[in-house]
Amino acid sequence: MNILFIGAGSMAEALLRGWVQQDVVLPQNIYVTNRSNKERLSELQAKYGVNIFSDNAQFAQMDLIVLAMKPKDAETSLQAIQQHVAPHTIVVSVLAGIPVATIERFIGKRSIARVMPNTSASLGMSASGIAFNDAMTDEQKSYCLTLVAAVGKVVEVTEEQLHAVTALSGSGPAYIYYMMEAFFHAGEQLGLDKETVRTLMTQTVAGSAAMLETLGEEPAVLRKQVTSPGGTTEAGIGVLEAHHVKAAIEACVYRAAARSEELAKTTKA
Ligand SMILES: NC(=O)C1=CN([C@@H]2O[C@H](COP(=O)(O)OP(=O)(O)OC[C@H]3O[C@@H](n4cnc5c(N)ncnc54)[C@H](OP(=O)(O)O)[C@@H]3O)[C@@H](O)[C@H]2O)C=CC1
Ligand SMILES: O=C(O)[C@@H]1CCC=N1
Repeated sequence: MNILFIGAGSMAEALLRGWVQQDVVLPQNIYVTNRSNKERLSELQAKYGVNIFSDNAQFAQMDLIVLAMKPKDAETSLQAIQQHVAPHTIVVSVLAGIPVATIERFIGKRSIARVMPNTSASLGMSASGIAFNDAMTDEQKSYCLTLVAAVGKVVEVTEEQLHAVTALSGSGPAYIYYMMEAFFHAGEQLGLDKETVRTLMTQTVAGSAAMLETLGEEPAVLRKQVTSPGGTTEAGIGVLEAHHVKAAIEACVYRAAARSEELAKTTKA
């Protein structure tokens, strides 16, 4: 299978790195192209051994195309490729918000999957959602699932549910890093050196995630096990409650989902 990435930014690199490192796709079967930054294409070629896509005639040999440009650039890009994409080519879009209907409007009814991965795909740790259009055969679905499962966990959802997936796990790493920025700063303010804080907090997040996954408990139950009456955790959580942090986090996710819906509306047929 030859796979072409249209868009060669951070998400394209996360996926192709995952596929190459997990031996799911050979680098010689991967092609990359973008709008104008040729240095970036050479960088990916040097790092992973992938090919730089050079000529529209090569579209005929592509079995699968990954749309990996920003949503705002999707229409221009789809317009540019619509005459060239072969009828047999599967299209996998990782674009936030852009509906299957918009993609079909440009390049016709064909097998299309929408995937919402996250950047942890580069370590094989993505949490991804996938939705298929009704042109997808079982064999094509199974191939797409294999690709996405190679870079982490994947759940099949409806296209409508992708807004929620985007707001939760697509954007999710940024929320965790945002909190880590505060933990790192606070740790240093309290007199620990940067590396010590990094060791403590990355393990704390990894350990908490592992507890949730392994024990299958509700987060509130695990939180209570940490919180001794009259102790340090209770004191700290009291500050979060006073600042309505839980409500702020929920509002953050709702706003991200609404933004995904806005992106969908801007390109609707
Ligand atoms: N980053 C993330 O965490 C996630 C991102 N996504 C989705 O992935 C997509 C890409 O995001 P990300 O990798 O962060 O974006 P980047 O900005 O890192 O990369 C965008 C890429 O698209 C290329 N591009 C822009 N216009 C065109 C065009 N007309 N034709 C071909 N290529 C074009 C750019 O090329 P050039 O540099 O030459 O302009 C660049 O290589 C987005 O749609 C986003 O919604 C999904 C899940 C997570
Ligand atoms: O911020 C964005 O729009 C993309 C989609 C999910 C993560 N990054």
